[in-house]
Parts: sequence; C-alpha cells; structure tokens
Amino acid sequence: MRIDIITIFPAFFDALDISLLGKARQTGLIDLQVHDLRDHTHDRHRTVDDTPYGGGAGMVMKPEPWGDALDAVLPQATDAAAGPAVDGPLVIFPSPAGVRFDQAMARELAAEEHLVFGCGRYEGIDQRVVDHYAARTRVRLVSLGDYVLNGGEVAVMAMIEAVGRLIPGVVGNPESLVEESHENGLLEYPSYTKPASWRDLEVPPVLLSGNHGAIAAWRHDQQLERTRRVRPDLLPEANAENTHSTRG
Ligand SMILES: Nc1nc2cc(Br)ccc2s1
Repeated sequence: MRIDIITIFPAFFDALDISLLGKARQTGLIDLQVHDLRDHTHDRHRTVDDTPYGGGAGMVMKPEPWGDALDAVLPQATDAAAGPAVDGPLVIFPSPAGVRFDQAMARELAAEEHLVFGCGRYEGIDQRVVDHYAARTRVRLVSLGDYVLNGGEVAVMAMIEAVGRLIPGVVGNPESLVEESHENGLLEYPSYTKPASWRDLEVPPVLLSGNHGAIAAWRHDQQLERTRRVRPDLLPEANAENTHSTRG
C-alpha cells in the first residue's frame, strides 16, 4: 500500500518510523511519504492560510498550496467531465464533519492500494479543495469522534495505525487480529497472564482448566457482558431496526 500524508507539521509523523509501521516501511510493505504543505507555497513567508470570507474568527487554509500538493501526489487528475475516477487513490480529509471512522472502515481502507491524507489546521481547508478533487477522484471526510482537535494529524496517525496493522504481514501473528474489540462487533474479553495470583487477585479458574470449549464460552460471555455494560449500542439487537446504511 502507498500512503501519502500532506501536513504543515511533517515532524508529527516521525513516530511512523518506529515499531510495526516503521518495520513495514523498511520492508516495503507500506510506501509512506510525508509531504510539507509549505513546500507548495510560493511566497517569502510560505503562507498557507488567510482570513475567512464572510468574516468570523480564525483562519482558513488557502486552496492554492493544497491544489499544488495534491496534484503532486495524485495521478494526472482526470477531466472532471469524466466524473470521479473510481479506481484512483482515495483522498481522506479528517474532519469533525466527517463520516465516523470505525473498524469496518479500517478494514475497507486496508484493501485500498493508495491512500492520500490531507491534514487540515486552523478552521479547516477552503471547501473548493474538497469540491475540486471530489469531481476527479474519491474523496471522503472522516471523523474520529464528536470532539474537535487542533488539526487532522492526530486523526491521521490513529487511522494509519488502525489500517496499517490490518495489512497482511505488518502484524507478526495475524491470529492476534481476530479476537479484538470490534472485530466481531463486540468488545474484547479481559486478558490475563502469569502469575496466577497477584496482590491476592486470582486469574479466573476456567482459564487454567485447559478446557478449550469452556474457555471459549467464558470469553464470549465476557464479551457480551462487557459490551452490554459499556457499549450497548454495539449489540446486534440495538441495530436490528437500523437496516439502512449509516455511511455517508
Ligand atoms: N475531530 C477532528 N477535529 C479536527 C480539527 C481540524 Br482543524 C482538522 C481535522 C479535524 S478531525
């Protein structure tokens, strides 16, 4: 998979040189490039923002640098008249106004060949950037949750971690991806390791029994109990009436 990130804070993504994603980059599993938006400015002050039309507080990111930066990472933009290319890269702008990111979307994105992430700052990016590229390729505004960050970088880091670990070969033991929170729609069961007794707290005896059927049943019951208690909205019965897709 190829990933391009456009940001005014490229150093933010130095953390992607370490751990599993760093190894995936070194082995070529992921071709990840970080681009400084300011490299696509042409004034002495490398200006990327300006005051909003219509007034209001804060600044808006100018369209010209974004146009130059996105043109540099996307193949020749097809003619808008041809409509958005369905097989080209997927351009993602993190936004509080976006479709909610979840494990299902992470799986969907992990199947893409080329992702381009545009990190907004200030009050956001001039809307014409989204409109221009939405007429030429697939563009998606994605939110991590109902809260506002100072920019898209944290959201992009989280999405790249959630997506990157699903790419075959990135995580050593793919089995470890199966029984996790949200993989089967439920929260994960509690985990324990040695010692069997710690500060007078014991490991549940069933986990020491060697009875794999009983262990599997206990773990599923724990998933259901935890999901009912913490995230009842995830339970199948909570979504039974929701037969239409909620994806934007
Ligand atoms: N939850 C989110 N907040 C923000 C703020 C900015 Br500014 C850019 C992207 C995002 S995603």
